[in-house]
Amino acid sequence: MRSSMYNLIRKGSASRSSFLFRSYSSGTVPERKVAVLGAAGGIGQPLALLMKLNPLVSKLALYDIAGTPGVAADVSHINTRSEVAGYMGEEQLGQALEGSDVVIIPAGVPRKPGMTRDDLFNINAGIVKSLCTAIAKYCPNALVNMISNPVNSTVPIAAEVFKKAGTYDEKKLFGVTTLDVVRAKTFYAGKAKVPVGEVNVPVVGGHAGITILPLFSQATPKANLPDEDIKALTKRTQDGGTEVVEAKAGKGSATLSMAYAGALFADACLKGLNGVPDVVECSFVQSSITELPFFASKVKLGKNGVEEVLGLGPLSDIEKEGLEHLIPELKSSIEKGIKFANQS
Ligand SMILES: NC(=O)C1=CN([C@@H]2O[C@H](COP(=O)(O)OP(=O)(O)OC[C@H]3O[C@@H](n4cnc5c(N)ncnc54)[C@H](O)[C@@H]3O)[C@@H](O)[C@H]2O)C=CC1
Ligand SMILES: O=C([O-])CC(=O)C(=O)O
Repeated sequence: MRSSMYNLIRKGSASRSSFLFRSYSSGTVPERKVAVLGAAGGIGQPLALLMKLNPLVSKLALYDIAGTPGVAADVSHINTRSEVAGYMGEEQLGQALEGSDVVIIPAGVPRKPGMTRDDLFNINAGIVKSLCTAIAKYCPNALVNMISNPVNSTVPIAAEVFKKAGTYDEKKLFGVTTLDVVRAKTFYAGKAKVPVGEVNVPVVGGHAGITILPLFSQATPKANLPDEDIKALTKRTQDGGTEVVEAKAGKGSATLSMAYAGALFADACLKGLNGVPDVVECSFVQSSITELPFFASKVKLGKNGVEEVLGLGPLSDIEKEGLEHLIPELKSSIEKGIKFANQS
């Protein structure tokens, strides 16, 4: 039975996005409950759709402060494995969370043109704190996938909330930086003229401006691009969120590409929980690979969440410089989150 599950999942993971088309036979795949908090939002709705299409999910809980009955009714008609339930308002949050294996958090306000992600701190920090307080109470063993910005601060806030509640497990808390990887792959493939489906690019650091550090020197397939192209690709990856915010002209930030990225990362978490070997994704996690307590890098996912935080690998001179520059900014965003969680 085990090997049939691995074969099934491996077959399905031949292409990174193929969970959409992966077939399954119930009884061979473990039961897994996924909760999406902020499920009626710009990211939440397409993410709910993509998680409904994922055959590794058996229960899908859609929570928001408003609008979830409609989203849940709509998504629930899709003829895939998971049972869908909508939960609305704080009094239903506990029910939404109970029994969850993975909790994905895209709750909170998005940027408008001219704002930085840090400008979202005042509103989103409080939202994340109250949601994580509930997670500590109702599903302390769940893997938490934090999407809400500023990720560089919201992940440390979550860690502090869990520490206070006595439930913190550093292996189970993830800042979702997959969209940076998705962008780096797309932009690199375009410049290097290689098939995008074959591209791999690690992205390390954090998830805001210069703290996003794509390691194009480790990109595959190799293309030997000149430094000026690498610098332009790095800048475009760092400014990818702003590119979308400006194009949406006041109507929010990336939602569709983020839902895709969030669904990929949650799928990787579920595969890890199910014992699929060698699942590796970049994520912003508790880390000792730099002097900072949290850092995004390649992470091996396993049955308990993080199995191993992988090192940075060899860096080019451009990347070494980028790393040096990002440390102070990332440090101050992490400290801001920790301070907020312990003050309020
Ligand atoms: N990590 C990443 O790469 C990315 C992160 N984001 C971030 O994701 C967040 C959400 O973005 P969008 O979906 O575009 O915003 P949105 O405004 O469309 O949706 C947010 C949803 O959160 C809900 N919400 C607010 N307070 C809540 C609470 N206490 N409990 C549950 N739900 C609550 C709202 O009702 C709304 O439905 C933003 O902070 C944005 O900056 C966006 C793109 C990429
Ligand atoms: O830029 C934003 O505000 C949303 C985000 O994090 C991204 O698209 O990477």
